[in-house]
Amino acid sequence: MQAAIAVGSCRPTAALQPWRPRAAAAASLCCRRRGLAVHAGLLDLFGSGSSGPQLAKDQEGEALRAWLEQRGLPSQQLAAVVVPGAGRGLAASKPIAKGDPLLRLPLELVLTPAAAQQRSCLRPLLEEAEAAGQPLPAWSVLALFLAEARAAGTAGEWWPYLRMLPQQAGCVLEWSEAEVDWLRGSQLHEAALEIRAAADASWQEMQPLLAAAAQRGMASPGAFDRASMQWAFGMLLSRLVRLASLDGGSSAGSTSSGSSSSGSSGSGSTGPSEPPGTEALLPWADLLNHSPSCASHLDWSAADAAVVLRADRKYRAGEEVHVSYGEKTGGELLLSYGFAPPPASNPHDGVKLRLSLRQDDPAYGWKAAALARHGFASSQLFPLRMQAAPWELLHYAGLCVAEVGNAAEADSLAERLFKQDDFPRELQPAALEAVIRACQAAQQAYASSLDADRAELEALEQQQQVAGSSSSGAAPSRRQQVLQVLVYERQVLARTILILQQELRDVKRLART
Ligand SMILES: C[S@@+](CC[C@H](N)C(=O)[O-])C[C@H]1O[C@@H](n2cnc3c(N)ncnc32)[C@H](O)[C@@H]1O
Repeated sequence: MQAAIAVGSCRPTAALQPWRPRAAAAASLCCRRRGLAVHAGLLDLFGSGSSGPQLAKDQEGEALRAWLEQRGLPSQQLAAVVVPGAGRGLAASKPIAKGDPLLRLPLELVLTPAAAQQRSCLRPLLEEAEAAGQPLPAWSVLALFLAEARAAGTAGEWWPYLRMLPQQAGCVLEWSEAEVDWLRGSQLHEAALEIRAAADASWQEMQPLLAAAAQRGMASPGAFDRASMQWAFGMLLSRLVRLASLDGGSSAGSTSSGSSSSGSSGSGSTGPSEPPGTEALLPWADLLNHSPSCASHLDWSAADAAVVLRADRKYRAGEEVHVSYGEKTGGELLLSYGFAPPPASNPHDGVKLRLSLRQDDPAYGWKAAALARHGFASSQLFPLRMQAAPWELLHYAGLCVAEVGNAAEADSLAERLFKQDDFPRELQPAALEAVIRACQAAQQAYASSLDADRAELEALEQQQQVAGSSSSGAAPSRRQQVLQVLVYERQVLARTILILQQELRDVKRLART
């Protein structure tokens, strides 16, 4: 029997994956398009065929393209442009049909951890660490590469790429503690702290290697200091792409991708296995901005021997081309990439709700073991959207509230709930009540009231509109984006409560008949 949840159901979306030292995190790309204002006097680089706003050509981006073309980048249908409110981006330089290949980046231009290690001045030390069974995670190898290449400046081989990278990504690693505190009460606060703690742990973890490098005179002074590494971690968080189809053990290679999975995950589950593939930096391709409505992903194509992107729709010449960084909520995007699309434009937006087994439940151990067999932790986050909740949410709550007398009973109930999709009618009212209570508790956890946050948000939006009319493309402030996310989260919680209360009434009425 289907779960008695009327909000529609969706499979839980992939949880935000903060990276972990010695357990590489995935920071797949994602995006949104801000209002692209027409700038008087901008270059019309695409001729008069485009009916949309004109985007100025980005000279440094075009120089990168030329440099990459000398190294094997096939000629492109895309040009680098300046996108108001989003930094650089890529736009179609001629009309593009749905399904057309948009971009092809050959392996030699893909910065995998193996390629980074190959080029690193620390290579002997990285290899020694590998040989000793203590490899640095992929994240750290790539971060060291970025910091080294940045320190090398114009003399460095990868300078045309490095000079394109922003000083700041806007990700949560760059936020002040007071800004992180704005998230209190939301699950995002926990996620933000995890990401920041992981960066600190990665920094600590590489200290012995950096000390050895200094001792052997392998590193230029300051190249790998805390600020440089923090910048590199921020770049990775906002630019690294997981190429699901590129085998880490292939010729592209993994060094120490740190693929073991330890520590906690953003989903609160007990050590999910690392997703397949290889994390890599993709010069040129990483100029693509995210749109929540875009379905195209960058991935490795063995047939093309390249990273490819196909158009998920047609594009006019001059139109900005987007990619999907993943089906992420506004809050997840804000933490990793420093921007949050307006919720109305992001079908993946929502809030995470935590359900947990009660610690004082006499059946706690049996239930926890039964849940684990179905891939759930004893405390688990579930994604809620305005129109949808995962069906497992109520089934999980069903197991939490059920009275079971032994391990076998817990196992058999879990089997019914999660394998047979059979939700015993007698458990439904209590399960619905448990989820409603969890939503209400989540609402109350926020540091300030919904009304206060909404009022402040409206005031900031008005200010932005005024600023926007004088300088087009003004990006919303961080405070504004945080408030937008926190307000929307509570709206989703409120709607979920409303729907579940209706469902509860229906279930109780049915039980009486
Ligand atoms: C992979 S980079 C994309 C290229 C980037 N715009 C640049 O100038 O280098 C990801 C960063 O682009 C920006 N970005 C991407 N999509 C965006 C969007 N839809 N709206 C605003 N900023 C966006 C964010 O700053 C994000 O951290």
